[in-house]
Parts: sequence; C-alpha cells; structure tokens
Amino acid sequence: MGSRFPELRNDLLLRTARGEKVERPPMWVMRQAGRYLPEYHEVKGNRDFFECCRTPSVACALTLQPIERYAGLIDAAIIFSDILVIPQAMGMEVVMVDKKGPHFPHPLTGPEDPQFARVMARDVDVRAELGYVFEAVTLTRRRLEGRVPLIGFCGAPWTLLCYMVEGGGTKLFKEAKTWVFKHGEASGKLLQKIAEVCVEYLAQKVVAGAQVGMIQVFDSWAGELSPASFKQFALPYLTYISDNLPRRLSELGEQPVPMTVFAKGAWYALEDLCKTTYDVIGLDWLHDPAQAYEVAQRYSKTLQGNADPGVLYGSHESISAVVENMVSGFGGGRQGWIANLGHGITPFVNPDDLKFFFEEIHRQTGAGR
Ligand SMILES: Cc1c2[nH]c(c1CCC(=O)O)Cc1[nH]c(c(CCC(=O)O)c1C)Cc1[nH]c(c(CCC(=O)O)c1C)Cc1[nH]c(c(C)c1CCC(=O)O)C2
Repeated sequence: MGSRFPELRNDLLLRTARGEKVERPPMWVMRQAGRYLPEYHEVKGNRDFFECCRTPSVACALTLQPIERYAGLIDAAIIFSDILVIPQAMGMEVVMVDKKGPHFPHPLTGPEDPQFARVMARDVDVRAELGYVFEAVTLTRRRLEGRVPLIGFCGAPWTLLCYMVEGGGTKLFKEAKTWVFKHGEASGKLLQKIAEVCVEYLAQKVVAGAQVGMIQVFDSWAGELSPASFKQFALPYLTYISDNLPRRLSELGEQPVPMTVFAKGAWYALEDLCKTTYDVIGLDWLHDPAQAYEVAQRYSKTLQGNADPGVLYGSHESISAVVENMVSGFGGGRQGWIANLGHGITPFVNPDDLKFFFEEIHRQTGAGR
C-alpha cells in the first residue's frame, strides 16, 4: 500500500518509536499547526474551525505550514483536525465558539436522555461520516512528498465522554463525575462505544495514508481522575484501542503502526501505561525526565515530551535550561526519546522562539556531529 505515496525520506520518528538507536532525537510539537502562526490566521481567514477540518485542501495546507516554516528541524506532521470529530460522527452537534472553544448545544444529560439511546444505538459509518478526514490525510501524504511521517490521532474515550456530557471545557467536571460515579454502567457502555469508534477511525486513517506514520491517542483530561478511577474509567479503554487497532489493521490488509498514548496529568499511571501495547508514552511537564526515563527504560518504551509549553514565553536562557534538563534526563537523546512539549503550543508564542527550542535540541544533542 505504501507505494501509493512518495517514499519516506525522514523516518527518525518511526525508528525512535520502535526503540532503535538514532543519530539525534526526532522532534515535533503538539498543536504545531495553530494560532501562534501568522500563516494559520491567513489561511483560516473567517472560516469556521470545523469547516477548515472538513475541507481537505485547507486541512492539508494548515498541516504543512509548520513543516515548511521549520524545514530541516521538524520530524513529523500531524494532520489538522480535532478530537471532537468523533462525537460529531456519533450524531452530536459540536460548534467551535471563537475565543471560547468547543461547544455542544445539546450535551448528554444522563442515561435517560433520549439522545443517549440514539448515540448508543447508532451504527457509526466511520468511512461515510469522517470521509473528509481520510481525504485530507491522503492529500497531505502526497503533498508531504516523503519529507516527514504523518501522525494521525484521536481523543481517548474518557476525554471524549467529558466533552460529550459537559458540552465543552469545564473546571468542575460536575457532569462527567456525575456520569461515572452515579451512572457507572451507562458510562462504561458509552466509553466502550467511543473506544470502538476510535479503533475504526484510526484504522481508516492508516488506510487513507497515515501508514508509515504514527497514531496518537490524546487523553487530555486524564489528570482529573484519581489513580483508582483512571484504572476504572480511562485505562481499560485506552488499552482496548491499542490492543484492537493492530487486529483491525490486519483485517484491512495493513501493517501495524507505532502508537502513542498521551494521558495528560496521569503521572501516577506511567508504569501502567508502560505495561500496555502502546509504543510511546507522552509525558506532560509534571514529570521529571530522568525519573520517567528510568521507568520507561525498564519496559523498553519510548517517551515523548515534555517541556512546559509556557517556557516558550520565556527567555532563551530559560528555553536552553529546559532543553538541557530534558536531554540529560532522557539519556542524551539517542534512544527512547521524542522531543516535544508537555502539551500543545499555546497562542501568542513567537514562532522564532519555537525555532530556537528546536535548534537548542539539535545543538545540545550534538546533531550533525
Ligand atoms: C482537548 C482537545 C481538543 N482538540 C484536541 C485536543 C487534544 C489535545 C489537547 O489536549 O490539546 C486535538 C487537536 N486539535 C487540533 C489539533 C491539530 C493538530 C496539531 O497541530 O496538533 C489537535 C491534535 C487543532 C485545533 N483545535 C482547536 C484549535 C484552535 C481553533 C482556532 O481558534 O483557530 C486548533 C488549531 C480548538 C479546540 N479543540 C479542542 C479545544 C479544547 C479547543 C479550543 C481551545 C484551544 O483553542 O486551545 C478540543
């Protein structure tokens, strides 16, 4: 299938994900195609956010922006889309409110909500509902011309449940906690349903051309759960995805792809995540690189992360210091580390400061020597 696309010229990310020794650490950042880039605003213009996601030429153009700006420094592209396309495919309405974030006009209010029965009963035709994502992936794989691999992603079941029942971002998690702690059985069914849609979605992304790429599962709200609740409401569904994606890919005649899990805030779960079939564990900045590396090495897992995104608002000296702490903690960067931030890059970062971050990683890992 790979022959449909130009040959990959930079496979540093894939070799690192497989645990091989490498000449330097690969690097990219979460949300690298986003609002801190002036060219993002130029292309997006007045278009609605989800309209951008649904228009393959726009999604492709946005995906390529950081690849062009940071050519020679950046080692992966991530397809421009959003984790909330899955709730949309499951029949829920989601809009992006400017400067506020995602909004569900009709969140799932409880197991008695007729919408819940509809969501559960719906046989989601992933290829039909999310065909626009797969088209964007195929187009982007061609336009990348083998420069770097393309990462496909989805939201994790727990994080998606939060959005589907809260209706948007939240500080209290009142609805999500009510669901899992009052309606445990219905929550389990919903989490499982989401996990099944995620597997099919990721598999179809690989078919569409993320092959020779990677997959990342974002559990952005994992840190809202206690260690015990994480084991109950997040981990089983993350595991379902990583155990079943390879099976589904093989049914579709595709090779397995490396998989990353990013459970933000779940520092306590590092060892549990190392025991799963994910190849790469993403870390936020609450982890000490050296301590995390010591654990991951015991399980031969690769780590990804984990600079505080906020350091990019700081001085070059501060950026250098954070890079130094990562490079020494993550074993020098020749094995088991994908350099990244500990979460998405934030608006108002000066793109030249991200360039400096990348250059520092090159410099401090002795790239080119
Ligand atoms: C929780 C979550 C969402 N979306 C996503 C997550 C998981 C990662 C994380 O925790 O950050 C994932 C995501 N969203 C976006 C990407 C694109 C690929 C990339 O460059 O990383 C990815 C990987 C584009 C986006 N998704 C969004 C934007 C900004 C849209 C805009 O205003 O132009 C982009 C570029 C909007 C979005 N989408 C979401 C929120 C909460 C928001 C609003 C808040 C914010 O803007 O930071 C849901």
